[in-house]
Amino acid sequence: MSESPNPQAARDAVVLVNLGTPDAPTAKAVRRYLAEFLHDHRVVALTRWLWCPILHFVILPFRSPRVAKLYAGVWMADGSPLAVHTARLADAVRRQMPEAQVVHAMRYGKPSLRQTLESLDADGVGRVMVLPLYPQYSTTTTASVGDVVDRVFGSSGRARMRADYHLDPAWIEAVAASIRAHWAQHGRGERLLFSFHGIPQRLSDAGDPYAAQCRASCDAIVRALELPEDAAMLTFQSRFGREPWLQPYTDKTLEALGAAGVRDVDVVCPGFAVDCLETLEEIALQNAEIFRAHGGRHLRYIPCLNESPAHAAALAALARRDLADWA
Ligand SMILES: C=CC1=C(C)c2cc3[nH]c(cc4nc(cc5[nH]c(cc1n2)c(C)c5CCC(=O)O)C(CCC(=O)O)=C4C)c(C)c3C=C
Ligand SMILES: [Fe+2]
Ligand SMILES: [Fe+2]
Repeated sequence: MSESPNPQAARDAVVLVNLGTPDAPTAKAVRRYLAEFLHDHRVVALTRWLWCPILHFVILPFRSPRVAKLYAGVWMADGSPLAVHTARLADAVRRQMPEAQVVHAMRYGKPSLRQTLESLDADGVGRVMVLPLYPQYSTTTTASVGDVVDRVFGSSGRARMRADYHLDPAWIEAVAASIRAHWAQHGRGERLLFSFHGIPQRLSDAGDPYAAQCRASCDAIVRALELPEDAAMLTFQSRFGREPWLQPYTDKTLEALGAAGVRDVDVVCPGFAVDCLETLEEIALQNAEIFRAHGGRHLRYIPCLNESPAHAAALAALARRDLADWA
């Protein structure tokens, strides 16, 4: 006979964590967001006496108004695309996991990860499974989420975090299916570009596994699509600052493709769980313009998985498996 569930047992929680985003497309809100983000040692490891003057007197005053205008160009009726899609994704996962309390939180901005974990703790939650919405592990993103989990739960053993899901078969198939569906609806370009957010090359050289995991994800999606090897290219976008970041760069690659006579290119961004400034503005607007300026015709951006049923199912299956393994 199967055991009946203990009605006194506290329900487990699944916490979906994304990077975070400003509350409004204004210089003030962007400044507040960037200040929190760029003070994180995981993101910028420079010694504070060097970094704080640069951040407070150069980056925050000049970057915030400029970036606020970019956010304004992609802002949705309900808020920043990253916030809207992350909340909808959490709703979709919740519908697939009635046995757990599914919530979402942001590493920077709101809803604050730290406050979310503290209130779960105060409410006497059971186990807390943290699922960063970063398919590929990086010290700059995933490890920073881990820092907050450690700060709140320490070594109590009540919380765990998944490190990555860059080769999860259901996630790979969901991305491949979204590419097939896009081709069926909009036609297929001459090249498929996989554009991932970059990190400084220095971090990769020091052992950050991010670049290798991006390559592995890309290869697995190409295999699932049964594409010849030369049909797809892997590039890195969103570089920040002056030091070299992971290469090849997305914008330089698109310039070269346009100049080489490639007319139509499809771009997919499987490092981003949901659409955000870096996909909707940087890729679908800025890089499309760069491609056209160098002779290209159409850059067709393939949206992120967002709140699609296949995405929610893949994440719910991961969380359920992690909780089962924990038992
Ligand atoms: C300063 C260095 C940065 C590192 C390292 C970095 C890594 C990194 N970021 C993402 C995902 C996202 N980044 C986003 C925006 C964004 N990223 C940086 C800087 C670094 N990112 C900045 C300054 C910004 C803000 C915008 C800007 O000022 O240019 C976003 C989008 C947020 C949104 O509101 O839409 C995402 C998502 C990953 C995955 C990553 C390392 C692997
Ligand atoms: Fe500072
Ligand atoms: Fe970033």
